[in-house]
Amino acid sequence: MQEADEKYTRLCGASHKPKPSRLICNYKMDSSPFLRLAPLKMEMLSMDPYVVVFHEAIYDSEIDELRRLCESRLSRTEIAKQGKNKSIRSSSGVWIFELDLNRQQLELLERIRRRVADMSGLLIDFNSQEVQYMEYVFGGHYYPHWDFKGIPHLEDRIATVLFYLNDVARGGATIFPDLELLVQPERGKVLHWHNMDLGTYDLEKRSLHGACPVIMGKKEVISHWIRDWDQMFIRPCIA
Ligand SMILES: O=C(O)CCC(=O)C(=O)O
Ligand SMILES: [Fe+2]
Repeated sequence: MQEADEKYTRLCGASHKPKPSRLICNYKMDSSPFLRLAPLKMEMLSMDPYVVVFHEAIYDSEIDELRRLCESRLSRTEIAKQGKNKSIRSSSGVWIFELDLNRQQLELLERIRRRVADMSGLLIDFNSQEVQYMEYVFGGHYYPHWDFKGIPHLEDRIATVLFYLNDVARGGATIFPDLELLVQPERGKVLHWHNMDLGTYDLEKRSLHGACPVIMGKKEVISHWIRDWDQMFIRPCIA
């Protein structure tokens, strides 16, 4: 973990320039009939492990609605301690499905659920999705961690879909220390990656990731975690 800490500091440092991906940019239109009419702009950042970015994947009106819903209900997200009292995470957040949602808000979340399914090609049950709105202000950060928690019975987070709701003036990038990847937040951009090795259904160690401290402005995101359980009927048999 110490090595990851050093990489975190280096990647988040002002001198780090992300490498051009040299992979592909294309229109994703294969995972649902709807995408044939409205393809998503996809940029591949890493094939193995799978990390991609979608551009302009959430509308301004949807962002405004989500903000209205969550902004006044934020509370400080749990801060775990690491080593010498160093906080792993400093941000505020709210679990969206713990809120009282009206019909219009449920429809918006259903629309987002469908888009997450289209982007990931994975199955998502409306009732089992975990969706958290988070806000980081000056100094807000999240040290490198895995979203996969080692929970038995197929309950784990197979993949993550992170929506960036605003541009951040300085800092706040999401980084993957083992992949030397840095993704800058941008309003409407969505970052998606796999937390599990889809061959062994175990932790994909290189999915370790974190959020650099916000230096200027604030950062608003929505994390959407996809459960292994929901893939039961599409996952290949393990011999
Ligand atoms: O805010 C970010 O860039 C990363 C968030 C994250 O890793 C998480 O919510 O699990
Ligand atoms: Fe995470």
